[in-house]
Amino acid sequence: MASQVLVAANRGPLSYELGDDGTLTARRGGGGLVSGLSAALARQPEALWICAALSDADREAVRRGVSETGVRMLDIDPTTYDGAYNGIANSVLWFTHHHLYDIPREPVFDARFRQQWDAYAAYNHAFAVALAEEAGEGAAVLVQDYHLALVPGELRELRPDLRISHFTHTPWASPEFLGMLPDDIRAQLLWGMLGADVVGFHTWAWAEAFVAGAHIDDASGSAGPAGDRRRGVRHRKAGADARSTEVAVYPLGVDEDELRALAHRPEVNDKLAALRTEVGDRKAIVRVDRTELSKNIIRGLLAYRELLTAHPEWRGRVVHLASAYPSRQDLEVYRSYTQAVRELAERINEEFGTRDWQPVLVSVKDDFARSLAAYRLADVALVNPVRDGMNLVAKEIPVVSDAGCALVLSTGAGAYGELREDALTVNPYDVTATAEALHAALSMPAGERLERTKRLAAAATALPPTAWFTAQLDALREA
Ligand SMILES: O=P(O)(O)OC[C@H]1O[C@@H](O)[C@H](O)[C@@H](O)[C@@H]1O
Repeated sequence: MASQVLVAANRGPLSYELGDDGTLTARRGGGGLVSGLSAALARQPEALWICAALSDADREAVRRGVSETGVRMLDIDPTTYDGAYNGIANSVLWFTHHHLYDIPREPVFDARFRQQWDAYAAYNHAFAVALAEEAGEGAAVLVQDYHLALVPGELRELRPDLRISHFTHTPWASPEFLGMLPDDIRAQLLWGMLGADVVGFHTWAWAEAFVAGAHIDDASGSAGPAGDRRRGVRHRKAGADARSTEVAVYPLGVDEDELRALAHRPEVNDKLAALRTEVGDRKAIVRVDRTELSKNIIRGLLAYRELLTAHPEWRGRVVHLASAYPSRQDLEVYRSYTQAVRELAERINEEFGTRDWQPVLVSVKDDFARSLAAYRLADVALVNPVRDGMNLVAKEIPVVSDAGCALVLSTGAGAYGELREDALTVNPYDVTATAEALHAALSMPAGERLERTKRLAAAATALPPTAWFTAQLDALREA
């Protein structure tokens, strides 16, 4: 049956596991994008989510015709998928949008890159074709993230009747970084996105970067007042009529009731009791990230080391709980970053640790229950990405904190726009300023900490996933 609401994202709401006896079991997929969208789509029972088969078990499920209602997985051949996901999405677009290049050596756009780009185009094409097949007349199609930047343009050609949006969960590159991409590739990327009726971002900083970048390729941004929720970009592609695309901002927030319920499950209570035993009566500085270069974990650890050096009164009185769970380990740059995080934590422990005090406790497992327990316990949360689409950890911690938590937040997080007044804000590259902010956060009087936490929680819950999704659907229907 044709669908009226469709979502397209690389990751789906579930993935499969293949048992030794050959049976396939569906498991809920991971990650912030998936949790936000799953919560929102639970209220849209008719919606269809199109995603890629990510593993051999997923591909096996597609081949056997095993599927769940509301989900269609695309079996993309592994070489094409690798070029699109590891090659272009994670090694080129992720690095461009997060400004992560090591400029003397990277980026290098050579023949291998061109092959990967072809794979990326083929992967986007598979999504566009599947969406065109599944969408009912005039349906709303909500395409997610940098993996699928070419889909809106291609889908519009296939099905001009559809209403199409694209939402970017990452930052958008500044025109300087976008300008590093080869001209023809940059044009394909922008024209792909401009095929949408509405292009959405978490914060105006990224939306403005998009509008500024769109000028490069003959599309002009007609900017409204800065506080506007939406702006238009008018554009004309050679041989086509002029169209306009709305650029809009939807800052994803947290569902308070759901998160609190999750954070008070017996499993989390048990983990909290165990953490309390480990931390004792010391203060806890908590961070939770994927081991991802943009999260800036190394400079966070350096700041903690500087705190212990510049303010020795904290030695033995504070513990840094860092959950840094592995991510994208197929890529060497991620493996070596994970290793560097472990090594620096060990060095800090060797340098400052005593018989009864381990300064840093690193957990490299993806253990959401433990992260929630750490959220509840935290006296200080450290969220210092160099550049981050939103960063939901900065929003989740104030919502579940048991006794109030001071937030050290970098200007690079999308959440900075909404949380800056009650956070202690830092330049993510400034290790000394981060160390001083940690000191100020640890020293904050309990009453002030609690008041700030309440205001942070109110800002964090302003646009929970369901409202976030519905607002986009409404905008699309009006567009
Ligand atoms: O590569 P993965 O593990 O699927 O992660 C992708 C997701 O990673 C998240 O951190 C980003 O916020 C999303 O924008 C992105 O889609």
